[in-house]
Amino acid sequence: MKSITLLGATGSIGLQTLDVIAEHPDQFKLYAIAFGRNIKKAQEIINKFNPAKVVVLDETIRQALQIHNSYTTFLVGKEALQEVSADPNTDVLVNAVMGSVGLEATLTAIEHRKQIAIANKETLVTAGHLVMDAADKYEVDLLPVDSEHSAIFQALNGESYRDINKIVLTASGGSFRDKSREELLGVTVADALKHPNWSMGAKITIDSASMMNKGLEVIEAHWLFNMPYEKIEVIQHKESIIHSMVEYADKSVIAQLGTPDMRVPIQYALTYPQRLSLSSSKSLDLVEMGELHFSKMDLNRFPCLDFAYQAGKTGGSMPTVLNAANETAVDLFLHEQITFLEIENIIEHAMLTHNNIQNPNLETINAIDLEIRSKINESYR
Ligand SMILES: NC(=O)C1=CN([C@@H]2O[C@H](COP(=O)(O)OP(=O)(O)OC[C@H]3O[C@@H](n4cnc5c(N)ncnc54)[C@H](OP(=O)(O)O)[C@@H]3O)[C@@H](O)[C@H]2O)C=CC1
Ligand SMILES: CC(=O)[C@@H](O)[C@H](O)COP(=O)(O)O
Ligand SMILES: [Mn+2]
Repeated sequence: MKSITLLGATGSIGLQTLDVIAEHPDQFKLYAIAFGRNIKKAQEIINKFNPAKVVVLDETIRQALQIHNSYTTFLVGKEALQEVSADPNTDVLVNAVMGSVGLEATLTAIEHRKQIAIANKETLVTAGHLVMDAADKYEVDLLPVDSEHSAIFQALNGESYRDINKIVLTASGGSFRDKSREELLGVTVADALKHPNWSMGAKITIDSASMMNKGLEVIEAHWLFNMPYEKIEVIQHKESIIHSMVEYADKSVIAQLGTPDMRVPIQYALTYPQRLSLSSSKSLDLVEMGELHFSKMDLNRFPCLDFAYQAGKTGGSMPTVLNAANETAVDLFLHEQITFLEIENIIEHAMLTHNNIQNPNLETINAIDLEIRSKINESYR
């Protein structure tokens, strides 16, 4: 029986993780949760799963929750994310919060040698070198939840990294894949939130539309699989059936396929190296699908992908700038304070005006993250 601490329990990945836990009550027990502001959903989760620990952002949220048992303990504030991650009763940390706020929890879980299922890609983008150094030092595996990275992880099983020609990440193209850049001028938040294949949280759905999601995933793949950027390719695949693939030295390509269902990679990260049944997930029927489509990525159409390659290759503090600028710009767009195309302008400007710092430590990363967010918010809010 694995005891699970779930950060971001009320979100898209969080709720699907709870589906997996509920399907296998003999394998998993929900030990602790953390969430943000969705009190209604959190209350439902607490009523159903009775976690021993609940992390809340502040006292107001704690008071709004009704607990009818004597053993649930509340922890308050950002530091509590680290406290539950280090808790001796946590076997597995599922990090499914949105944004770089998840960084310290990941680092703490590594230092306490927890099994880590990582959905929170911003952690690896903003401080991949710190996370991977810590994972090496404490000999901890980071088990990817992101569908593409889970696919690569499965395709790499047991092979030597030396024998790999390249990793190929697939991109659906997002909600605006059939629009020209001119047609992007008038798009709305509601339009951007209509992803063709996946039902996900708002921020990642906007990232998919701008292609920044794939950019973040390129950096995530670089760190998780120790792969140079030159060996990471992105192609468009509009059905999201091939979740990603690896080409080996002999040109053999191993891909992982399946219907778009995040419960599959979530469960694999929880059960690795075993597999369990997942009755709620649908079988892939390729005959019914008939066709799969692929095309080349156009970096002029999707400049955010180009920005991410540039930030990744530059290294140092540039990926932190990319991530902080993107998180802030997407939030402004979601609040209808900027247009969709301004997301790109804000990121490009933040990168062009940044004096890069090599090998930044955690303090420097946090300071740069804060500075970038403040500057953008001062200009646009
Ligand atoms: N959704 C998906 O299919 C996929 C997501 N990912 C990655 O997984 C992560 C989560 O994505 P997704 O589930 O879509 O996002 P959601 O926006 O749906 O959920 C985010 C979760 O984080 C919580 N949260 C936000 N801020 C804090 C905070 N300061 N402290 C504690 N909890 C907080 C939210 O709480 P609340 O809602 O209560 O405010 C919510 O539970 C992201 O990094 C994303 O890129 C990767 C692959 C696929
Ligand atoms: C489900 C998942 O892993 C998302 O990151 C997904 O990849 C988004 O789709 P696109 O970024 O390919 O549109
Ligand atoms: Mn993905």
